[in-house]
Amino acid sequence: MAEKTYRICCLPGDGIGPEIIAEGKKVLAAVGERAGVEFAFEDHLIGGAAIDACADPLPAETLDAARASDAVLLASVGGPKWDSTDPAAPRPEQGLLRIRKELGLYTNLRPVKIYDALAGASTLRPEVIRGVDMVLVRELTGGIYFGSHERFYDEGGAGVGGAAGQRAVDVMEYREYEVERIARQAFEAARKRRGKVTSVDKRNVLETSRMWREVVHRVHDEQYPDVELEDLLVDNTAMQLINRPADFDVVVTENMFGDILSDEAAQITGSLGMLASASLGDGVSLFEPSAGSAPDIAGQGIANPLAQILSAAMLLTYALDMGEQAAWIEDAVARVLDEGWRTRDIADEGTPADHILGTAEMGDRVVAAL
Ligand SMILES: NC(=O)c1ccc[n+]([C@@H]2O[C@H](COP(=O)([O-])OP(=O)(O)OC[C@H]3O[C@@H](n4cnc5c(N)ncnc54)[C@H](O)[C@@H]3O)[C@@H](O)[C@H]2O)c1
Ligand SMILES: CC(C)[C@H](C(=O)O)[C@@H](O)C(=O)O
Ligand SMILES: [Mg+2]
Repeated sequence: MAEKTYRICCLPGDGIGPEIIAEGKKVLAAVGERAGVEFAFEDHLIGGAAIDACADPLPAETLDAARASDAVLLASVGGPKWDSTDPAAPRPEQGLLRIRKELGLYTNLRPVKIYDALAGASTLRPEVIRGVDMVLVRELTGGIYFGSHERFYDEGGAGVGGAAGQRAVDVMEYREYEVERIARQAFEAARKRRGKVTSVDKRNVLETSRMWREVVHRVHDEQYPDVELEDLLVDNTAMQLINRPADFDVVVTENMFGDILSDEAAQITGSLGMLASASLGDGVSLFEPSAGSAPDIAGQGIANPLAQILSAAMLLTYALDMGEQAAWIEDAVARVLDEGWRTRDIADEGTPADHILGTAEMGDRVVAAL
């Protein structure tokens, strides 16, 4: 008999989502069995699947279930089927943005760590990526993602100042408290790690960035003077991430910069399919791979489930205070990779064909290595 039951709200979404989330559940179920706890999984609709079922990318029933759960495990949303040119048509990604906002998930942690066994899978030279161990702290509920997005059709002429045509506006806005709280998350994370924060902005151009830098420094000087703080402009950061990736410890940045830099950082590890994430606020939290629905490989059973499995490990750590059991998963993943097992995205020329696994086989290997 399990001592305790945890309600896990599962949101498979679209594309490879259902394939990879099955492996996350499989691994959690095995951990639960060994730890003497039960995970009660409930599947709910989000993204394109929810648009198809009820014309809403985040049905109220899904949001209610998420709020009533102990944690949310999400896979991915989106795909060409729902790419419409009609601005009024619902989009799968709106479901993801809304659930982040509704649950107040302002902190997104994306850990980028090199597995020794995967040194050959990166497109960077092994001596450049040796020792890479950083966490991106991405602000997740503010900035340009949540400002107004509008399209206008101007008739032109003197009255409206120029030629006829379309005009599109996306507003980037930050409030001081939003910067303060994400800065605190970054400094707290650094204190538990190597004690260094890199704050990324574009203060040579953007007013939001000038405020960002000022607030980050105030929080640092008043509350975290023991943490080392460096500032970098975002374009320079994009370059430094592949030039000296091992120098970074905690990287904190606003929503859109964090989105872009995290895909770049993931590739240091060899594949976007390795990058897990935790989206945290003051209530129920959500765990999701950083990658998308990978429409190019969906339905083939070849997607890498490790980011989903490692997101399930983050769920144990951050939502259920089961850090010890999370380490079982992380160690099992390292062991499977050390044994030479690969999905296609992390295989290299040296990988024997019989060591290239499908999605479900990789999940089985992780379970066997627990
Ligand atoms: N969290 C999310 O739900 C999320 C994140 C990013 C993108 N998206 C959506 O996904 C859709 C596709 O976007 P995209 O193609 O630009 O980005 P993507 O992240 O889906 O894919 C980018 C590339 O990485 C590969 N890849 C991603 N995950 C992989 C995995 N687990 N295993 C092996 N290879 C993997 C894909 O095959 C593709 O070549 C879009 O609709 C986008 O909005 C959703
Ligand atoms: C799908 C999209 C809205 C999402 C984002 O931009 O936040 C994704 O790219 C991510 O990185 O989680
Ligand atoms: Mg992204």
